[in-house]
Amino acid sequence: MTVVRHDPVVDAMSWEAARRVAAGSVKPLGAVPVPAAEALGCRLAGPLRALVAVPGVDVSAMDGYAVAGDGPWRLVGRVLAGGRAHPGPLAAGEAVEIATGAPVPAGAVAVVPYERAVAGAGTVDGAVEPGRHIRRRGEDIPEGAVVLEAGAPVTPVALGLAAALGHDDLLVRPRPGVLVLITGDEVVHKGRPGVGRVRDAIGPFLPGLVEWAGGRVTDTVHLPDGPSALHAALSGRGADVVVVCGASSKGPADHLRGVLAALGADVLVDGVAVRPGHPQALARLPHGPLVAGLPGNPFAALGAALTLLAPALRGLTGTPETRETGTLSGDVRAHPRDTRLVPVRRTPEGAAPVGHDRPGSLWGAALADALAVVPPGWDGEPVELIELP
Ligand SMILES: Nc1nc2c(c(=O)[nH]1)N[C@H]1C(S)=C(S)[C@@H](COP(=O)(O)OP(=O)(O)OC[C@H]3O[C@@H](n4cnc5c(N)ncnc54)[C@H](O)[C@@H]3O)O[C@H]1N2
Ligand code: MOO
Repeated sequence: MTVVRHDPVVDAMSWEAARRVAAGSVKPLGAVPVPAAEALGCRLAGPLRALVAVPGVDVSAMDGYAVAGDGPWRLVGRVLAGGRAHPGPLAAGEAVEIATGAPVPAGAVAVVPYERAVAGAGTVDGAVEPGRHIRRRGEDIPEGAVVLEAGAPVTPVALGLAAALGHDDLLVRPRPGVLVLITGDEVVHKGRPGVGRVRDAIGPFLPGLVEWAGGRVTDTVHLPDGPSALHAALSGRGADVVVVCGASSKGPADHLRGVLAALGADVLVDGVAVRPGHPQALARLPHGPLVAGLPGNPFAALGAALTLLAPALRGLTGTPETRETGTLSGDVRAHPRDTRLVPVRRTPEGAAPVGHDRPGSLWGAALADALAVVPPGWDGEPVELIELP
């Protein structure tokens, strides 16, 4: 009898293909209105329109005097931003003292700033330039204008703009909810790890990475080794993506593949030809969530998170992928069969490897600002650089 075994090292999908599969494995989540402050970092699901004109009425652009006709003018009042508007129009020869942003009375032809006015007792004089220093209604942004298109990122500045235009809620693609499952009886979460123990180094970087990629970690749960806890956790509902850290390889405590099979998951990626990180996996559970299996070695987990998790999160938020390429400076050796992910710092002379890139350590990645994607057989041409969060 011939036993055919799947070997993720030998049968691994190319890194490029795995990333494509991850990005294509999802559709953008449906649009939801959320309070504007919660929309930060999301993508707009529809165009952002001006609900009001900016400015809403003709207002003064300077502190000074709104004047009608030529000077000298008789002072007939004072208008402040937020105060009462001047009752009625100004007649020729009249002026009101006015603050920046205050509504300009009808009949005013210009605002004369304090610096250009000569004030007397109940009068003011100066040269008038018709139209000067009056911001007309809708001059900055006309009412109804589309100021940002669907798909635009909600940046801090976009929040300010939306507020100025009268929005309290924004229609966005919500942040996909990500449940993180840390496996491994040897893994601890506090203090110095004792003999036979290792500090969880993946749980701490995932919330920031997930947020950077457009998602939100809803919970991080430590599971004991063994299939039943993993089976129960993966059967739960509520998350768009479940990340399983560790348990991806072939050891006696590595149950991810067995549990995925028992749950009837559709395995989309089962091993990737990349170093580090080849035992990574991507699957879809029958009840909907995507499962990203990250290797337990922390740098391998980081590489896998950028290969499978980040593209899937971008797909769920409808975020287009941006690609950067650059030349590598320094000594980098390609692998004959696998893509290598090499921590680099971008410099004017090229992306320089920072070293310290063992799969079990995040030292190199913490020194780096990008991972260089070095394809198998690479011979010096520019490479893709994946920015690190
Ligand atoms: N026979 C084989 N053995 C291994 C293979 C293989 O292909 N065949 N691949 C190796 C590679 S490469 C990797 S990477 C690891 C992946 O292992 P797992 O995903 O199953 O993870 P564990 O075995 O649980 O842990 C591996 C390593 O990482 C440490 N670890 C686990 N979780 C964490 C965490 N949250 N923070 C920090 N460190 C963690 C764990 O203690 C182990 O030292 O498999 C190889 N073996
Ligand atoms: O590829 Mo493992 O993922 O090197 O350490």
